[in-house]
Amino acid sequence: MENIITVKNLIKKYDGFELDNISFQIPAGSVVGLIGENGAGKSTVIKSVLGLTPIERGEIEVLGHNVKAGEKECGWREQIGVVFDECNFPYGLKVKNIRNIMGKIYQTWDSTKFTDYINRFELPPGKKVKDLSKGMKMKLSIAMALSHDSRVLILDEATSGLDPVVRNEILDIFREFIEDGEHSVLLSSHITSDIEKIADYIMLIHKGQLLLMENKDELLYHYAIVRCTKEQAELIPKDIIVGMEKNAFETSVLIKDKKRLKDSSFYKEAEQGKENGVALDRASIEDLLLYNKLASGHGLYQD
Ligand SMILES: Nc1ncnc2c1ncn2[C@@H]1O[C@H](COP(=O)(O)OP(=O)(O)OP(=O)(O)O)[C@@H](O)[C@H]1O
Repeated sequence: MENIITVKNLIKKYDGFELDNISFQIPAGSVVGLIGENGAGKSTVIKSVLGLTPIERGEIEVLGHNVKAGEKECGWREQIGVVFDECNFPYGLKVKNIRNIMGKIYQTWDSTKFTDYINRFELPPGKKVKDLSKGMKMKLSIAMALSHDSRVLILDEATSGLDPVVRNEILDIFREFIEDGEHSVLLSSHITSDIEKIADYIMLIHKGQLLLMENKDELLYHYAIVRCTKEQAELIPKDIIVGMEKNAFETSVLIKDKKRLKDSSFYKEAEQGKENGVALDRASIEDLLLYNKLASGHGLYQD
């Protein structure tokens, strides 16, 4: 499978922060959901991929182009639709005028497609950008990103201002976008239910480190939450524990290998009734975030 984006050994430093030797690939025909708590480094990864910030070390290839920050050649960017969490259009511009301006900027600009999205998103053509609501501005940016024949869409927190109905519609548009196996989407979001719904791969960043880049279905198949007592939690094989939360009544443990748990003598004894009250629940993408955070707090980090 062709990779649309390849990142090798990326190191990017700010004062007090470092993207720590990150490597990943985004295959054609996939949606990658980028998650991580505030300040984890998601936007820094995206800016590095787009060549918008200089990096200390590493190789970045987008659609076969070797990305260098500050380079003059920027034709490759035509094939990327980018949406950040703020709208960068001149505020005095009317929605309908954007159609003509973009035609001068992008060789591949498709006015008809743009008009279709404007209608589909119910954006008022005669309104100025400054008079649009936050959600409308986001919809406008997304319409624009989808209207210049891009092969990859990169969205940084772009859907957060949208209501659930519109978000759902936009997620459907993203799936249509990648359907032919030639296009990809990289989507960073704190709305983990959206990521769970749409992503083929989950990329989890924590304090500048890439903790996970895995197929979502496999991840959700292998991961689980064990609910048990704190004594029972001690019997779970240590190397499958991702994170743990204890309270007075119960201990919850996120594990990354359901099969190993089920093969363990502890779980077999629980199933035979020799141990009490062990429940196995489905893990969600939100659990991955929360328990990795707990793991970091308790020094329980797994590789
Ligand atoms: N231009 C900059 N100058 C200095 N530090 C920066 C700059 N941009 C980002 N940082 C720092 O890099 C770290 C990662 O920030 P980044 O914006 O990539 O995180 P994020 O995961 O996108 O967070 P959020 O979810 O809050 O948007 C933070 O500590 C931030 O303060």
